[in-house]
Amino acid sequence: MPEPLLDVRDLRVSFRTRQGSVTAVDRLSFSVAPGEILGVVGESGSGKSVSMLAVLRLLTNPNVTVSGEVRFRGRDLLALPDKEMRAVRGREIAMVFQDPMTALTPVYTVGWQIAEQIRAHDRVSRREARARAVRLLSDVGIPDAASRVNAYPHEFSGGMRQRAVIAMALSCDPALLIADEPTTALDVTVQAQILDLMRELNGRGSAVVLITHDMGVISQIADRVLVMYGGRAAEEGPRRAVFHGPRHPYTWGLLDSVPRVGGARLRRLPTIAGVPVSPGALPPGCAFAPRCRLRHDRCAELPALAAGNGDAGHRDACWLPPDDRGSLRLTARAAATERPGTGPDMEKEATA
Ligand SMILES: Nc1ncnc2c1ncn2[C@@H]1O[C@H](COP(=O)(O)OP(=O)(O)OP(=O)(O)O)[C@@H](O)[C@H]1O
Repeated sequence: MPEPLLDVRDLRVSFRTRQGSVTAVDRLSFSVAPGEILGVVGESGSGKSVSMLAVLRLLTNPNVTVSGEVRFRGRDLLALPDKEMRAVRGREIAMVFQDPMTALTPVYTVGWQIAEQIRAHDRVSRREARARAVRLLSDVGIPDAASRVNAYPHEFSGGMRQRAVIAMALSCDPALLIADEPTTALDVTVQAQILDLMRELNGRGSAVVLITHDMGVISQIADRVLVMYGGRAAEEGPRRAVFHGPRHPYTWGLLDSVPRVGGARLRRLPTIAGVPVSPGALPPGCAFAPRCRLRHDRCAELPALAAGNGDAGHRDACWLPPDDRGSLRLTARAAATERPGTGPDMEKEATA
């Protein structure tokens, strides 16, 4: 196994709120190998963004507490002086967010902003930086880059702005790119083009952490998958293993609710019953238990993320017997298709 590029151990993020302390990320451990694409998936509120913002030390809210260890190229980022951390961000780790305007300033031209980014980590003349900005804009597919370099962000479409942000990320040749829902705000064709750019960046050697709620995106691009629920890892493993032999009932639900192309007719898709858990109201054991059709007594205890059947690279946090998961999945799917929109809690409420 190569030394991981990023190794996160026991990450915990809590917010002090008026209602008390809320743990948004709990005991989260994962790693990213050099050149790998890790897809992080989970419903809204599962802690995907907060965990990556914590890794980047971008949670500046005074009410937030972050603990654990974040090793990047051997250094613990959580213990790094601010100045060194700023150098890591932008030089070694680049970021792309859902809204490109979080990275672009409306009052400067796109080209100027890319050139400044280049000059922040490379001692080159303004002329050289500008020439590189034009090349980068052209690399990310901006037509007529030599003149578009003088445009302001508002003169770009949403897709073009996201390309410009990716051009900025490319400018520093980052070892790691963290992309948080980079395609969510874009239409489908542009989404595919942005994913291609991510692949291209990855082809140049950058590892990528791609946050999404879309299993379809993960299936196209990720080498490994981290499934998050209630601020914790529910399952983690190579893409093929997770897609072909998913182990956690939450992952089953995510996969079963993805529409498939083909098939003789459209069948009704099962959905995950119930609503996502809120971090302020986590049950004591497995956070998914209230929505799980296969919940049993043991689920009142918190399951650890573990390799159930000896494959150390594929782990899940569930008490169900590892060898029975295939048949249990069929049982859960049949129940969800027969009575979509019902879950254990709702059934109980209905009969109460
Ligand atoms: N400043 C804050 N104060 C209190 N709770 C917060 C704060 N910021 C985030 N949270 C909580 O942390 C939880 C995780 O949020 P996060 O944005 O990481 O989820 P996510 O999985 O990225 O969802 P989405 O796909 O909607 O972005 C949420 O329930 C959110 O309410």
